[in-house]
Amino acid sequence: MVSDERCLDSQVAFNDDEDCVKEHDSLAAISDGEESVKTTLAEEKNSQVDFSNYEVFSNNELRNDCDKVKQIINHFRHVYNKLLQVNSGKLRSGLAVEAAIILQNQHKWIKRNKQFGSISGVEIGDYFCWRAELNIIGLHCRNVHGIDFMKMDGKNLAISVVDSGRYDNVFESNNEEFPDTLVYSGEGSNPKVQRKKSIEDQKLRGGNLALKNSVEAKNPVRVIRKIFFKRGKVEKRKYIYDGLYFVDSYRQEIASSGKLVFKFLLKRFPSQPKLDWRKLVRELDCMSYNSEGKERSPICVVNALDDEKPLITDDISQGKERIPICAINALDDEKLPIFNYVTSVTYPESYCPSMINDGCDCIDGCSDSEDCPCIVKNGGSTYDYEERLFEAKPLIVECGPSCKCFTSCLNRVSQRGIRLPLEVFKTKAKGWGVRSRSFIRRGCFICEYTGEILRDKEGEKRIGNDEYLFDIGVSYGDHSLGDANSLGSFEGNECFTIDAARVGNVGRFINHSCSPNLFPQSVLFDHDNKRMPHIMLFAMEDIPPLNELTYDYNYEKGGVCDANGNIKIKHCYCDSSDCLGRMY
Ligand SMILES: C[S@@+](CC[C@H](N)C(=O)[O-])C[C@H]1O[C@@H](n2cnc3c(N)ncnc32)[C@H](O)[C@@H]1O
Repeated sequence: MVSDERCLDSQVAFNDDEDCVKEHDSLAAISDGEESVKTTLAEEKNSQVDFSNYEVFSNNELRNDCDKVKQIINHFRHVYNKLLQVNSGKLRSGLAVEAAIILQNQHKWIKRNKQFGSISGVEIGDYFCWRAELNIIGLHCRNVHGIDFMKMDGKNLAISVVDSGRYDNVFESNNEEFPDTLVYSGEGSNPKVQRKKSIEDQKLRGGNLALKNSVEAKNPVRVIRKIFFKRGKVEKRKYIYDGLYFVDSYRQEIASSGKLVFKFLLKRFPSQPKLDWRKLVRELDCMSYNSEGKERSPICVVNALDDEKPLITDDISQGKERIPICAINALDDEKLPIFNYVTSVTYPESYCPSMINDGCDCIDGCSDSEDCPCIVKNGGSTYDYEERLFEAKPLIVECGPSCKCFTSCLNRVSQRGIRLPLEVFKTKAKGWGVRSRSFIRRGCFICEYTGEILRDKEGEKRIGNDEYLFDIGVSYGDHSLGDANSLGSFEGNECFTIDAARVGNVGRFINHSCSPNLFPQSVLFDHDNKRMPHIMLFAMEDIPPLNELTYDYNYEKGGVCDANGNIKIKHCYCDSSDCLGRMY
């Protein structure tokens, strides 16, 4: 068991819940660097959740190391989310640690011998939400300490360091955007975490000695950086794998505490992919970047398997969405229907939507609602700093291609695409449905309803085959955040329908409920035709992880007819207390 003191004495990294996993089959959750809460494996066995039937790996063979890392991380996230669920969605210090221990008991940690250099399956720019994840996959094997090392020819050499933001470590660069040196403080004697203890000079032992030995050896040292970024008023943190460094030199200096500390100068090996940190911090939410700073699927993809039944596919979008969307079937052997996945609507033949001409030229991220003409069209700001819709409106105009603002501006939330870890799953009575692996806050964007936009007449021809039709321009009930009236009267009489039967996205799987938790919002950004706005789905309320996502299809009872004009009846199985038992 590692003592509290040792925890505080080292380059301790804290994850989002301010917790860390301790070595030797035990764990401690440390809050605020002062108190330690100890949980043992025995206590874990008394956990309220039964994970015994839970099996993350499908029968499919793991394709490669990257898949293996993803699977482990997904499994960890899934267990974490389950723990979150039993805690009613309330984040509690120590949940990530509990999840890591559960995986450890299931022998699901990736077993690797400690090693120098990069870790197979982990790429530069991969990010991790929890310190425990680094441990589970063997990227940094010490649970508490910032410096990990192994013996080589009788000497301990450093193999990885974590910069957790608790020491005065400094990344430096000639080019601010691409830091390539790290001045890393030695372990111990940190007044930031050792408030109650008298501070001493740092000792040349443990991690400090290993880093010193690495000066001569010039061996590769993995560097993991914890970055802090703000979304609105909320501070978030993630661990990013920054690549391989070597220890160039070290010195001792007197710290502000008056005590001697070690400073190790680490230099990044050249010819590794560089990370655009500014961009990463700006845009990091549920994506990561590859070497060129381009978007790519984050390593922390979600392919939840909450039963022993296998994953059907780990990404129904086949890479078209910025975050993979998996499909699972825990009920039977049915496979997903075949359709062509598209991330945006297709317009009727020979129809060319005209662009919005009067875009904005804001340079402040469209944060000044009085100055941005697009925001003025909406009667004021539409989204808050956490990108959540304030209230439903008849129509929202987002900034678009004719605007000069950045694509990261505040008024472009829904066009940026899916950012939540959605999954398609087989429901008991309604075919396929959609849910999210993470907690969704009220007002969050979920996804667009994409498909073929059909003219009225074409839509009518598809009667009898209308499972995936969505009529644009009608009022979708009053289940909204605010005042969602009808979309108003549009010029011309022609109406349009989106058909997601042949082409569509994850939105086509979202079922109806008489007590929905989502609502459709009309949005314009790339053209100005109010009769065919984009249909964007938003959360009407806070939604705990794994709750099915639904919206009100808003059918008129008795208003749907078959090809012969006979009224059709469709039973509703939404199970809500408001349900009339009939969709139409
Ligand atoms: C847009 S699709 C939704 C995805 C669909 N469940 C699937 O498996 O592809 C609409 C169809 O799903 C089914 N559905 C959706 N909500 C339902 C509900 N509350 N009760 C019964 N069936 C529902 C109906 O068959 C409906 O025509």
